[in-house]
Parts: sequence; C-alpha cells; structure tokens
Amino acid sequence: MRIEGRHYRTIWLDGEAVAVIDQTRLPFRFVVRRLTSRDEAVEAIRTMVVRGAPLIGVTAAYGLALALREDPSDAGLAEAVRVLNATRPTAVNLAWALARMRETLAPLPPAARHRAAWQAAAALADEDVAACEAIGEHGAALIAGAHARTGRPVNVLTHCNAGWLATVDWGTALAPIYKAHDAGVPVHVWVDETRPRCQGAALSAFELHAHGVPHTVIADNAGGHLMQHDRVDLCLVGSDRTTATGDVANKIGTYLKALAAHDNGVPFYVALPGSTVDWSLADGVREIPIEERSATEVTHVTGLGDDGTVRTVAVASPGSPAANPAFDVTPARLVTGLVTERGIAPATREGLLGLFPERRLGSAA
Ligand SMILES: CSC[C@H]1O[C@H](OP(=O)(O)O)[C@H](O)[C@@H]1O
Repeated sequence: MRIEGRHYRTIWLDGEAVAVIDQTRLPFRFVVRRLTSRDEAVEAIRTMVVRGAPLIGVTAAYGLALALREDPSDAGLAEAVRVLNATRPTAVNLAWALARMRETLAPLPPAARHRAAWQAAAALADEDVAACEAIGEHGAALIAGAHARTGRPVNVLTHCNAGWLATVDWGTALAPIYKAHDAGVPVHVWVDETRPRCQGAALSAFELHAHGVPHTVIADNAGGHLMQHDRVDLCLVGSDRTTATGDVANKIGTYLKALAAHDNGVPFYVALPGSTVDWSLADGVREIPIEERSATEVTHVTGLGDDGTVRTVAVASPGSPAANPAFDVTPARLVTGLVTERGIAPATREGLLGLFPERRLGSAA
C-alpha cells in the first residue's frame, strides 16, 4: 500500500534483518524496526509491534528463519517453533505458518535449513499478498452490488484493523474497500475505534486516510445506533480464527456488532484467507482460545498531547481491577458470508468445503 507516495509492505528483508513497521507507534510516528533474532521476533509479536493474524503468521515464519541462523539443529527447530507458537494464542495463522515451515524444513539437513527458511518465509508472504488481493476483488463485488441497489455511497462498518497493516499487503476486511474505492465505487467507512488498544482509530483510520477513502471514526458503542437508523449498508470485519463450521474469533466487540447487525437486518461479512480457518474445530465459542492481555491496556490509553509528545495516561480510577479479553467469538448463525481468496461462501461447513474441497479429504494444514 502507498504511504506518502512510497510503497511499503508490512514486512521485508533489510540485509540480514527482517524489517517491520512498529504498529505501536502509529499513527503518530512511523518507525521501522529491524528484527535480527528469534527472540526479537517473539517480542515483536507479543508486544504487538506487528499484529493481525496473517502478519503474525508471516512474522513467525521469518522469526523461524532468524532462529535457524542461530541453531539449525532438530532441537533448535523444535524450540523455535515452540516459543514462536506460544506468543499469542488466538490467531491460527501463527500455527498454520509454523506448520507449513516445519513441513518444508524438517526433512532437510540442518546445514540447508537457514537458506531454505528465508525462501519459505518469503513464499508465505507472497502467498498472503495474493490471497488478500483476491479477497479484495471478491469483496469489492459486494460493495458494488450495494451501490447498484441504492445508487448512493455505500456505508461499511468495520471493527479493529483488518487492513494492510494486519497482513503483508492489501488486508482482509479493508481490501474490498480499497478495491471498490479504486474502481470508482463511492464508499464510506464507519471505523470502530476498537477499545482498548484502538486499532481502528489508530490504524484503520491511518490506512484509510492515506488511501483517500472517506471514513468516520466512531465510538465502539455507536454502531448499533447507526444500524438502527439505516446508516450502515453492510459490516465487514476480519478474523483471527474461523472454525470449520463458520464460527468467527475476532477482536473483542465483534460479536456485539454482529448481534446489532442481525437485529437490524444488516449484512455481516467476515473477510479471511484460508490460512485463518481452523479445520479441526467445530464449536468456536467453547474451543477457540481467547487471549487475555494486560489490564493496563484497559486502564490506560496512549495518545498525542497538544504539545506534540506521545504519552500514556490513566483513564480508569486508580486501583480498580480491569479484565482484558482480547477477542470474542461470533457464532456462524450471525455471519452472512465469508469472503475468502476463493470467493464468498455461507458461514457453514458445506460453504467452506465448497471453496476448499481439498479439505473434504481431511488434509493437514
Ligand atoms: C486480518 S487479521 C486482523 C485481525 O487481527 C486483529 O487482532 P490484533 O490486532 O489483536 O492482532 C483483529 O482481531 C483483526 O480483525
């Protein structure tokens, strides 16, 4: 995607290092971090310097390559997969990417693993870009269809950040918006601020502004009101893990949006690549692990002061405990459709198998 005329992917090689955009500094500072070791990759994922299911997976793949430069032995490979897998529990792309890498690398002699790992990680990154661009093409048809029906700009509500910052490029939920906008379809985006870390207000707004897409940042709790007053034509969100039956884990608050959409007859779509489907699970509410993050993410916010300095301040009464589940699960019954790189399907097992027939044979990741 383009920032001030320059073209960035969210992760790239910089000599012997892996360069990433530090998303904890956006939108006020644009800082590139150079990851030079397995442990730096682990820390970048854990502290959300990089975030978003597909980007977490690709960063872990490059983190494995960095690890094998240090220790290409069987034990080194196994330990690197273990520590990278343990960084964040909900996004299945992490396990998916590491399984793909291990499948490629384990059969090789240790001396050949490091070079092969760089190539395999780069291939996963390219695969993600192609998948997300295809999601954009399929999803853009939904937006164009809404415009054809109403003849006015299409109002899309999105939650958290599922844009190019959450992937290697293009994004998932925002990819259809970019593609529709670039094709001349008038679209406006209601951007849920997405407490507590405000990925919507900080990252989706940053992306949409840079791309010139009309958008309005709203409080998370405003979405239902807007839907009640016919100001939302469709909801489009991302996913961190979707079960084989179409249950969707996504940023906390997504489930409440889906309930409001269902109550108001607003189509609720989830955009995801096939790498985000967990084919081993059927009951998302009970089986998908939900990450609990630190209470300080709820009790404090980081922002730009009037003097231009970035600071963190308390917003909760000092001493009050806080809970911070980072994701929730939207049952498939509340999902209108799944927008994938292979097309759009109902949020059902048959719908997903129709797009990914190779899964009927119970194939591995
Ligand atoms: C395209 S995956 C985006 C997905 O990931 C986000 O979570 P986090 O910012 O904690 O990594 C959020 O759930 C987005 O929908």
